[in-house]
Amino acid sequence: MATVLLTGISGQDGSYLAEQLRAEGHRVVGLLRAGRTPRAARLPDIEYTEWDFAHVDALAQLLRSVRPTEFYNLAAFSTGAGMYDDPVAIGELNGIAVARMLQAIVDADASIRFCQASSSEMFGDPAAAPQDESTPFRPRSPYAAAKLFAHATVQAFRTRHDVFACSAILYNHESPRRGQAFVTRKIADAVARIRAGLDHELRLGNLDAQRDWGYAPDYVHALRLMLAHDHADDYVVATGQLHTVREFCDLAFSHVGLDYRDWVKGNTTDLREDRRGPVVGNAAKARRVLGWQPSTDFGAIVRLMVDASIASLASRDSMS
Ligand SMILES: C[C@H]1O[C@H](OP(=O)(O)OP(=O)(O)OC[C@H]2O[C@@H](n3cnc4c(=O)[nH]c(N)nc43)[C@H](O)[C@@H]2O)[C@@H](O)[C@@H](O)C1=O
Repeated sequence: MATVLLTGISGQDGSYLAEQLRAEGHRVVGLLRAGRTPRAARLPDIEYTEWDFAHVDALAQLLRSVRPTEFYNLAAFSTGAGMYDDPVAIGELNGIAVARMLQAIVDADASIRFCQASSSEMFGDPAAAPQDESTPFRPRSPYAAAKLFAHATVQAFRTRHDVFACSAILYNHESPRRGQAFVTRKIADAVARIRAGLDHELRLGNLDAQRDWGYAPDYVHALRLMLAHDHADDYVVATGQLHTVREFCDLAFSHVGLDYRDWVKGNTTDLREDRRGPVVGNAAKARRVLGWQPSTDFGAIVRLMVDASIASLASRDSMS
């Protein structure tokens, strides 16, 4: 049994990772920002501990007492539309805090393996498509700049301090646990409500925006393979397939026998500046070196998200 420490345990990725680890009998410790309480726990047998993210010494002390062998940093400040909001907090939590985590590992126990959830947002308006581990980064938002600081700091600690530190360049990854601000969950929930007669339209921004959408549990599995490998390295985790928001709508509505054109309306408040080259990943290295492969394709993700939204609406109705 290993002891695994993770941040972001209340989020989509953290909850899947915790579940996978617990299913294998590992001890899971969720690291929370001091003063935060965990959202409704999905698993009863997870321990929680607090860290004031401003102090390296406190985290080093915590590492000495918890004694993890692996440490995943999945916490990130992002609200969907919020990659430009509050640049100072974004820089602090998504960037500087990662340097503190790595320094604490060096101070407490340099054998702890570390995995950072990086983001395809670091490519910004990409220099090439598809992107791989050698594509230059051109961050366009405070969110992307902070993620790039963390990514480069992981590489620096790997070379300078010989820490087993990895970084996963994650493209969009979805599931029924995706936050409601993100477009896939927003569409799935709307389909469920429209089908039930509770809503009569769905207002969206740019329907022609494209994303490389994968399945969150597959991406969490890639993180685990990275820490289980002999060598620490960075990997693009992506499907290599681009789809538009319009295609997502089309599949989601047709899954329940509706035509999205009857229900989806424009919404200028969610119309984000999205004029850039295709952000689509080449995960050949993860496939070749880690043996990683996605289990669930785009169509299946859309269907399972719509089914989950329908089931969740039905269970809320039966409780009220
Ligand atoms: C890799 C990256 O992935 C995620 O960020 P995101 O791609 O911004 O995610 P999203 O689901 O908010 O937007 C996807 C696309 O959909 C368009 N879109 C149209 N209409 C609406 C709309 O109504 N709402 C939203 N939210 N988006 C809309 C929107 O303009 C964009 O082009 C985060 O995990 C982030 O942390 C991260 O690292």
